[in-house]
Amino acid sequence: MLLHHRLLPRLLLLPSTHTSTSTLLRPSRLPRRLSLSPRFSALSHLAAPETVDQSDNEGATHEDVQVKLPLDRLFLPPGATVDAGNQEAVSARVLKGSNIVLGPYARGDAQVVNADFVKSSVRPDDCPRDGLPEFALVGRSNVGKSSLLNSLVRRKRLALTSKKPGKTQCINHFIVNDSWYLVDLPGYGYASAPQEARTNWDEFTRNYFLSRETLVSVFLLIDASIPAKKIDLDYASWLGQNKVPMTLVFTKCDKRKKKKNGGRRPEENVETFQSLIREYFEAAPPWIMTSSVTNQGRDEILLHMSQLRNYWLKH
Ligand SMILES: Nc1nc2c(ncn2[C@@H]2O[C@H](COP(=O)(O)OP(=O)(O)OP(=O)(O)O)[C@@H](O)[C@H]2O)c(=O)[nH]1
Ligand SMILES: [Mg+2]
Repeated sequence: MLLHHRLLPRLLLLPSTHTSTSTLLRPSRLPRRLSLSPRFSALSHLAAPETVDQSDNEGATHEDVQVKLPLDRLFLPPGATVDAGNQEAVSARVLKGSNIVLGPYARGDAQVVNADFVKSSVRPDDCPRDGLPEFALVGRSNVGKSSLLNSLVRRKRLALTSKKPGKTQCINHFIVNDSWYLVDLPGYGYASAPQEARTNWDEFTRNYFLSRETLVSVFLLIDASIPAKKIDLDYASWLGQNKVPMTLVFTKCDKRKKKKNGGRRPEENVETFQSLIREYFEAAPPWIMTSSVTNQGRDEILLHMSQLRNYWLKH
């Protein structure tokens, strides 16, 4: 089927010359080179080897956002420009706890005024057909997809959450401000199933990614309280191979009990995941750190979604 994804990330698989331990996590079914989107490759000249200190951001209060990001690791949304000579201006436009630059398509429509459950579907054909743009939340079971959705719309139980993995089992559409959808998906990697069964992601979810023309971007959730998992890298690679636009959302950034997460802080896990994922992408996919407990990242995700949506609607 011909795809109409309009926000393809710049993707390029690097030659597999790396010999670090990270190659243990290298997904096995990757093509040598993924196609470039003309729109995004047009922005590639903006990358420059300077650094950005996010702690300069207006309103940046969280200690964990004080990371230095080279400009070539920033996600530049369509229409955004970066003046490498003006670090302060760039810094002010990087969303807190992320690599996402705020661009001209962010237009003050990021607030959630109302949100409602619409329907559950088990086949892409059953999903709403009104042509409104949508964002899908996907990730391992229990990573916090439903919790993030509730945090974004400021409702405690709009999407049902559970300590027990496997709570969400269908494609659930929630309409926001009567104009766009958040989609809560079932988790992958659940159960004590053997490795092969775990990487065989639910057929209907994959069909949904490949056939849903109104899907603006997938938000792939990664648990930042535990070390990087191969299944998450595989999933990101699968989305990349299939040219499905994605944003990496690191969840549970409030969890810092060292014993439980193997002694590593969320920031360290996030950094490791990013360095692993960079081996497969020419340009860093957009990423953001969040917590549904403290609502860290909530407003930033909504701004990011707003600029993606506005661009999608105009093209
Ligand atoms: N500390 C902390 N716990 C979280 C966070 N987000 C989710 N949780 C907890 O993680 C558990 C799973 O959350 P869900 O939102 O149901 O996860 P899910 O990804 O929708 O799970 P499935 O639908 O089963 O795939 C719940 O006990 C949540 O309270 C977070 O940001 N911080
Ligand atoms: Mg769920």
